[in-house]
Amino acid sequence: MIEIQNLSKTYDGRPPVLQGIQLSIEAGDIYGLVGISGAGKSTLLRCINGLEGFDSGLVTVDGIDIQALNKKELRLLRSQIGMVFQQFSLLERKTVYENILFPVKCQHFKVKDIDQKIRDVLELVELSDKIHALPRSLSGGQKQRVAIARALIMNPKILLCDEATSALDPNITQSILALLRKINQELGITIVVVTHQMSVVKQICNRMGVLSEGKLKVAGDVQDIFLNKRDMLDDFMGEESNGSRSERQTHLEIIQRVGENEDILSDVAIQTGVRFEVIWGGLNKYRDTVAGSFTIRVSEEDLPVVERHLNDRGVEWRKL
Ligand SMILES: Nc1ncnc2c1ncn2[C@@H]1O[C@H](COP(=O)(O)OP(=O)(O)OP(=O)(O)O)[C@@H](O)[C@H]1O
Repeated sequence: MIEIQNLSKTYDGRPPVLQGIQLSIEAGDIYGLVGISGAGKSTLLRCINGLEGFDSGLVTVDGIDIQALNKKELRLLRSQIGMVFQQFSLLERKTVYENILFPVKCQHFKVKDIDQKIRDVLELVELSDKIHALPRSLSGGQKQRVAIARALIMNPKILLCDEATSALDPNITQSILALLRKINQELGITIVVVTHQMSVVKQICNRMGVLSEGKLKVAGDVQDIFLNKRDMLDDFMGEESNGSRSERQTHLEIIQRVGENEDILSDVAIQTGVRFEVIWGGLNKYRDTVAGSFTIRVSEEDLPVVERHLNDRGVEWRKL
Protein backbone atom coordinates (compact mmCIF):
# COMPACT_ATOMS: atom_id res chain seq x y z
CA MET A 1 0.00 0.00 0.00
CA ILE A 2 2.85 2.38 0.85
CA GLU A 3 6.07 1.70 -1.04
CA ILE A 4 9.19 3.70 -0.34
CA GLN A 5 12.13 3.11 -2.61
CA ASN A 6 15.60 4.49 -2.13
CA LEU A 7 14.31 7.67 -0.52
CA SER A 8 16.86 10.33 0.40
CA LYS A 9 16.33 13.79 1.80
CA THR A 10 18.45 16.70 2.95
CA TYR A 11 17.43 20.03 4.47
CA ASP A 12 19.22 23.06 3.01
CA GLY A 13 22.47 21.40 2.01
CA ARG A 14 22.97 19.85 5.46
CA PRO A 15 23.94 16.18 5.87
CA PRO A 16 21.11 13.89 4.73
CA VAL A 17 18.34 13.25 7.27
CA LEU A 18 17.11 10.25 5.28
CA GLN A 19 19.31 8.02 3.13
CA GLY A 20 18.32 5.20 0.80
CA ILE A 21 15.17 4.26 2.72
CA GLN A 22 13.53 1.11 1.40
CA LEU A 23 10.25 0.30 3.09
CA SER A 24 7.02 -1.45 2.29
CA ILE A 25 3.84 -1.06 4.33
CA GLU A 26 0.97 -3.41 3.50
CA ALA A 27 -2.73 -2.60 3.65
CA GLY A 28 -4.01 -3.48 7.12
CA ASP A 29 -0.63 -3.14 8.83
CA ILE A 30 -0.05 -1.27 12.02
CA TYR A 31 3.51 -0.34 11.21
CA GLY A 32 5.85 1.04 13.86
CA LEU A 33 8.61 3.45 12.90
CA VAL A 34 11.09 3.71 15.74
CA GLY A 35 14.38 5.43 16.34
CA ILE A 36 16.00 7.82 18.77
CA SER A 37 15.32 11.55 18.61
CA GLY A 38 16.56 13.04 15.34
CA ALA A 39 16.68 9.69 13.52
CA GLY A 40 14.34 11.02 10.84
CA LYS A 41 11.04 9.37 11.82
CA SER A 42 8.79 12.43 11.54
CA THR A 43 10.45 13.51 8.32
CA LEU A 44 9.79 10.09 6.81
CA LEU A 45 6.18 10.23 7.96
CA ARG A 46 5.71 13.62 6.31
CA CYS A 47 7.25 12.29 3.08
CA ILE A 48 4.52 9.64 2.99
CA ASN A 49 1.68 12.16 2.77
CA GLY A 50 3.52 14.64 0.60
CA LEU A 51 3.85 17.29 3.33
CA GLU A 52 7.59 17.07 2.79
CA GLY A 53 9.37 16.78 -0.53
CA PHE A 54 12.50 14.67 -0.98
CA ASP A 55 15.62 14.71 -3.15
CA SER A 56 15.58 11.26 -4.68
CA GLY A 57 13.69 8.00 -4.55
CA LEU A 58 10.06 7.09 -4.90
CA VAL A 59 7.03 7.09 -2.60
CA THR A 60 3.89 5.43 -3.87
CA VAL A 61 0.56 5.14 -2.08
CA ASP A 62 -1.70 2.53 -3.63
CA GLY A 63 0.55 2.57 -6.67
CA ILE A 64 0.34 6.36 -7.09
CA ASP A 65 3.66 8.20 -7.27
CA ILE A 66 3.03 11.10 -4.91
CA GLN A 67 5.69 13.30 -6.46
CA ALA A 68 3.93 13.12 -9.80
CA LEU A 69 0.70 14.60 -8.39
CA ASN A 70 -0.39 18.16 -9.00
CA LYS A 71 -1.57 20.31 -6.07
CA LYS A 72 -5.21 19.34 -6.40
CA GLU A 73 -4.43 15.62 -6.66
CA LEU A 74 -2.08 15.86 -3.70
CA ARG A 75 -4.81 17.53 -1.63
CA LEU A 76 -7.16 14.69 -2.51
CA LEU A 77 -4.55 12.10 -1.54
CA ARG A 78 -3.91 13.88 1.75
CA SER A 79 -7.59 13.78 2.56
CA GLN A 80 -7.27 9.99 2.49
CA ILE A 81 -4.34 10.06 4.88
CA GLY A 82 -5.26 11.16 8.40
CA MET A 83 -2.67 12.46 10.80
CA VAL A 84 -2.52 12.55 14.59
CA PHE A 85 0.16 14.39 16.56
CA GLN A 86 1.58 14.31 20.07
CA GLN A 87 0.28 17.81 20.86
CA PHE A 88 -3.25 17.09 19.52
CA SER A 89 -3.37 20.35 17.46
CA LEU A 90 -7.01 21.17 18.25
CA LEU A 91 -8.64 24.55 17.71
CA GLU A 92 -9.02 25.77 21.29
CA ARG A 93 -11.93 28.15 20.63
CA LYS A 94 -13.97 25.59 18.72
CA THR A 95 -16.10 22.84 20.21
CA VAL A 96 -15.38 19.17 19.72
CA TYR A 97 -18.07 19.10 17.01
CA GLU A 98 -16.54 22.08 15.20
CA ASN A 99 -13.03 20.64 15.46
CA ILE A 100 -14.14 17.45 13.77
CA LEU A 101 -16.03 19.38 11.12
CA PHE A 102 -13.02 21.61 10.43
CA PRO A 103 -11.12 19.47 7.84
CA VAL A 104 -14.34 18.89 5.90
CA LYS A 105 -15.02 22.63 5.74
CA CYS A 106 -11.42 23.49 5.05
CA GLN A 107 -11.12 21.20 2.09
CA HIS A 108 -14.61 22.12 0.80
CA PHE A 109 -15.50 18.45 0.81
CA LYS A 110 -19.10 17.43 0.56
CA VAL A 111 -19.73 14.69 3.09
CA LYS A 112 -23.24 13.26 3.06
CA ASP A 113 -25.06 13.45 6.38
CA ILE A 114 -22.10 15.15 7.99
CA ASP A 115 -23.96 15.75 11.24
CA GLN A 116 -24.66 12.04 11.67
CA LYS A 117 -21.12 11.19 10.57
CA ILE A 118 -19.64 13.39 13.29
CA ARG A 119 -21.87 11.69 15.86
CA ASP A 120 -20.78 8.29 14.54
CA VAL A 121 -17.05 9.01 14.79
CA LEU A 122 -17.57 10.46 18.25
CA GLU A 123 -19.32 7.28 19.27
CA LEU A 124 -16.46 5.25 17.85
CA VAL A 125 -13.93 7.18 19.92
CA GLU A 126 -16.30 7.00 22.91
CA LEU A 127 -16.70 10.71 23.36
CA SER A 128 -20.35 11.31 22.45
CA ASP A 129 -21.04 13.15 25.71
CA LYS A 130 -18.37 15.77 24.90
CA ILE A 131 -19.78 16.80 21.55
CA HIS A 132 -20.25 20.46 22.53
CA ALA A 133 -17.30 20.71 24.92
CA LEU A 134 -14.32 22.98 24.34
CA PRO A 135 -10.86 21.35 24.22
CA ARG A 136 -9.72 23.10 27.41
CA SER A 137 -12.29 21.14 29.40
CA LEU A 138 -10.94 17.82 28.12
CA SER A 139 -8.18 15.57 29.46
CA GLY A 140 -5.14 14.75 27.30
CA GLY A 141 -6.58 11.36 26.38
CA GLN A 142 -9.93 12.91 25.44
CA LYS A 143 -8.18 15.54 23.31
CA GLN A 144 -6.34 12.78 21.47
CA ARG A 145 -9.67 11.02 20.87
CA VAL A 146 -11.02 14.21 19.31
CA ALA A 147 -7.90 14.44 17.12
CA ILE A 148 -8.44 10.84 16.03
CA ALA A 149 -12.13 11.51 15.32
CA ARG A 150 -11.11 14.56 13.27
CA ALA A 151 -8.74 12.36 11.25
CA LEU A 152 -11.46 9.75 10.72
CA ILE A 153 -14.12 12.13 9.46
CA MET A 154 -12.52 12.16 6.00
CA ASN A 155 -12.72 8.35 5.73
CA PRO A 156 -8.96 7.91 5.46
CA LYS A 157 -7.35 4.73 4.18
CA ILE A 158 -4.22 5.48 6.16
CA LEU A 159 -3.68 7.02 9.58
CA LEU A 160 -0.26 8.45 10.43
CA CYS A 161 0.40 8.85 14.15
CA ASP A 162 3.38 10.95 15.20
CA GLU A 163 4.16 10.18 18.86
CA ALA A 164 0.39 10.12 19.48
CA THR A 165 0.75 8.67 22.98
CA SER A 166 4.01 10.25 24.10
CA ALA A 167 2.32 13.01 26.11
CA LEU A 168 -0.13 10.68 27.84
CA ASP A 169 0.18 8.78 31.08
CA PRO A 170 0.39 4.96 30.91
CA ASN A 171 -3.31 4.18 31.53
CA ILE A 172 -4.49 6.70 28.98
CA THR A 173 -1.85 5.44 26.54
CA GLN A 174 -3.37 1.97 26.88
CA SER A 175 -6.84 3.23 26.01
CA ILE A 176 -5.59 5.17 22.97
CA LEU A 177 -3.65 2.11 21.76
CA ALA A 178 -6.80 0.02 22.14
CA LEU A 179 -8.67 2.61 20.10
CA LEU A 180 -6.05 2.54 17.32
CA ARG A 181 -6.27 -1.23 17.24
CA LYS A 182 -10.06 -1.02 17.00
CA ILE A 183 -9.83 1.48 14.13
CA ASN A 184 -7.41 -0.80 12.32
CA GLN A 185 -9.56 -3.88 12.79
CA GLU A 186 -13.06 -2.47 12.39
CA LEU A 187 -12.45 0.14 9.73
CA GLY A 188 -9.54 -1.61 7.99
CA ILE A 189 -7.40 1.52 8.21
CA THR A 190 -3.66 1.04 7.75
CA ILE A 191 -1.79 2.78 10.57
CA VAL A 192 1.79 4.03 10.70
CA VAL A 193 2.95 4.79 14.21
CA VAL A 194 6.04 6.90 14.85
CA THR A 195 7.20 6.35 18.40
CA HIS A 196 10.19 6.05 20.65
CA GLN A 197 8.19 3.82 23.02
CA MET A 198 9.03 0.16 22.48
CA SER A 199 5.99 -0.85 24.52
CA VAL A 200 3.73 0.83 21.95
CA VAL A 201 5.29 -1.14 19.11
CA LYS A 202 5.01 -4.43 20.96
CA GLN A 203 1.40 -3.88 21.86
CA ILE A 204 -0.14 -2.86 18.59
CA CYS A 205 2.25 -3.16 15.64
CA ASN A 206 2.62 -6.22 13.46
CA ARG A 207 5.61 -4.86 11.57
CA MET A 208 8.26 -2.28 12.31
CA GLY A 209 11.21 -0.38 10.90
CA VAL A 210 14.11 0.94 12.95
CA LEU A 211 15.66 4.21 11.84
CA SER A 212 19.12 5.27 12.90
CA GLU A 213 20.81 8.41 11.67
CA GLY A 214 18.52 8.61 8.67
CA LYS A 215 19.04 5.00 7.58
CA LEU A 216 16.79 2.01 7.95
CA LYS A 217 18.68 -0.31 10.26
CA VAL A 218 16.23 -3.17 10.11
CA ALA A 219 12.62 -3.75 9.10
CA GLY A 220 10.28 -6.68 9.49
CA ASP A 221 8.02 -8.62 11.80
CA VAL A 222 7.84 -7.14 15.31
CA GLN A 223 8.19 -10.42 17.19
CA ASP A 224 11.06 -11.52 14.99
CA ILE A 225 12.98 -8.31 15.59
CA PHE A 226 12.41 -8.32 19.36
CA LEU A 227 13.23 -11.98 19.73
CA ASN A 228 15.96 -12.56 17.16
CA LYS A 229 17.44 -9.19 16.24
CA ARG A 230 17.47 -7.51 19.61
CA ASP A 231 20.92 -6.03 18.97
CA MET A 232 19.23 -3.78 16.39
CA LEU A 233 17.26 -2.26 19.25
CA ASP A 234 20.22 -1.64 21.55
CA ASP A 235 19.74 2.13 21.42
CA PHE A 236 16.33 1.90 23.06
CA MET A 237 16.44 -1.20 25.19
CA GLY A 238 17.68 0.52 28.36
CA GLU A 239 14.30 0.35 29.98
CA GLU A 240 13.84 -3.29 29.11
CA SER A 241 17.07 -4.73 30.31
CA ASN A 242 19.33 -4.31 33.22
CA GLY A 243 22.80 -5.51 33.86
CA SER A 244 25.71 -4.27 31.85
CA ARG A 245 26.83 -5.84 28.61
CA SER A 246 29.90 -7.28 30.31
CA GLU A 247 27.70 -8.97 32.91
CA ARG A 248 25.51 -10.47 30.23
CA GLN A 249 28.33 -11.98 28.22
CA THR A 250 28.39 -15.14 30.23
CA HIS A 251 24.63 -15.52 30.26
CA LEU A 252 22.22 -17.63 28.28
CA GLU A 253 19.19 -16.13 26.67
CA ILE A 254 16.28 -18.53 26.37
CA ILE A 255 13.56 -17.67 23.89
CA GLN A 256 10.07 -18.67 24.85
CA ARG A 257 6.98 -18.67 22.68
CA VAL A 258 3.79 -19.45 24.43
CA GLY A 259 2.31 -22.76 23.47
CA GLU A 260 5.69 -24.42 23.31
CA ASN A 261 7.65 -25.54 26.34
CA GLU A 262 5.61 -23.60 28.79
CA ASP A 263 7.53 -22.84 31.97
CA ILE A 264 10.95 -23.61 30.49
CA LEU A 265 12.75 -22.27 33.53
CA SER A 266 11.14 -24.69 35.99
CA ASP A 267 11.79 -27.48 33.53
CA VAL A 268 15.51 -26.65 33.33
CA ALA A 269 15.78 -26.33 37.11
CA ILE A 270 13.97 -29.59 37.89
CA GLN A 271 15.41 -31.74 35.13
CA THR A 272 19.05 -30.64 35.39
CA GLY A 273 19.19 -29.89 39.09
CA VAL A 274 21.38 -26.90 38.19
CA ARG A 275 21.07 -23.72 40.24
CA PHE A 276 20.87 -20.62 38.12
CA GLU A 277 19.93 -17.03 38.53
CA VAL A 278 17.34 -15.28 36.39
CA ILE A 279 18.97 -11.99 35.43
CA TRP A 280 16.17 -10.41 33.51
CA GLY A 281 13.44 -11.17 31.06
CA GLY A 282 9.76 -11.73 30.82
CA LEU A 283 6.90 -12.34 28.49
CA ASN A 284 5.34 -9.68 26.35
CA LYS A 285 2.04 -9.50 24.58
CA TYR A 286 2.49 -9.05 20.83
CA ARG A 287 -0.95 -8.26 19.45
CA ASP A 288 -2.48 -11.73 19.65
CA THR A 289 0.27 -13.91 21.10
CA VAL A 290 2.61 -13.91 24.03
CA ALA A 291 6.35 -14.46 23.71
CA GLY A 292 9.55 -13.39 25.34
CA SER A 293 12.94 -14.39 26.59
CA PHE A 294 14.78 -14.93 29.81
CA THR A 295 18.44 -14.42 30.52
CA ILE A 296 19.88 -16.75 33.11
CA ARG A 297 23.33 -16.88 34.71
CA VAL A 298 24.80 -20.31 34.95
CA SER A 299 28.24 -21.27 36.24
CA GLU A 300 30.75 -22.37 33.59
CA GLU A 301 30.77 -25.76 35.23
CA ASP A 302 27.02 -26.28 34.83
CA LEU A 303 26.79 -24.73 31.40
CA PRO A 304 27.19 -27.93 29.32
CA VAL A 305 24.37 -29.68 31.20
CA VAL A 306 21.99 -26.79 30.68
CA GLU A 307 22.93 -26.40 27.02
CA ARG A 308 22.38 -30.11 26.39
CA HIS A 309 19.02 -30.04 28.13
CA LEU A 310 17.82 -27.03 26.13
CA ASN A 311 18.93 -28.70 22.89
CA ASP A 312 17.18 -31.94 23.83
CA ARG A 313 13.97 -30.02 24.52
CA GLY A 314 14.30 -28.17 21.19
CA VAL A 315 14.33 -24.82 22.99
CA GLU A 316 15.72 -21.80 21.15
CA TRP A 317 18.60 -20.22 23.08
CA ARG A 318 21.80 -18.31 22.60
CA LYS A 319 24.88 -17.47 24.60
CA LEU A 320 25.28 -13.78 25.34
N1 LIG B 1 12.24 21.67 8.67
C1 LIG B 1 13.47 21.30 8.98
N2 LIG B 1 14.55 22.02 8.61
C2 LIG B 1 15.80 21.63 8.89
N3 LIG B 1 16.11 20.51 9.56
C3 LIG B 1 15.08 19.73 9.97
C4 LIG B 1 13.71 20.08 9.71
N4 LIG B 1 12.92 19.10 10.23
C5 LIG B 1 13.75 18.21 10.79
N5 LIG B 1 15.04 18.57 10.63
C6 LIG B 1 16.22 17.81 11.09
O1 LIG B 1 16.13 16.52 10.53
C7 LIG B 1 16.57 15.53 11.47
C8 LIG B 1 15.47 14.50 11.64
O2 LIG B 1 14.36 15.13 12.28
P1 LIG B 1 13.01 14.35 12.57
O3 LIG B 1 12.08 15.29 13.28
O4 LIG B 1 12.52 13.71 11.33
O5 LIG B 1 13.53 13.22 13.57
P2 LIG B 1 12.71 12.32 14.57
O6 LIG B 1 13.33 10.97 14.52
O7 LIG B 1 11.25 12.40 14.28
O8 LIG B 1 13.03 13.01 15.95
P3 LIG B 1 12.08 13.25 17.23
O9 LIG B 1 11.79 11.90 17.80
O10 LIG B 1 12.93 14.08 18.13
O11 LIG B 1 10.87 13.95 16.74
C9 LIG B 1 16.94 16.29 12.73
O12 LIG B 1 18.32 16.47 12.75
C10 LIG B 1 16.22 17.60 12.60
O13 LIG B 1 16.93 18.62 13.25
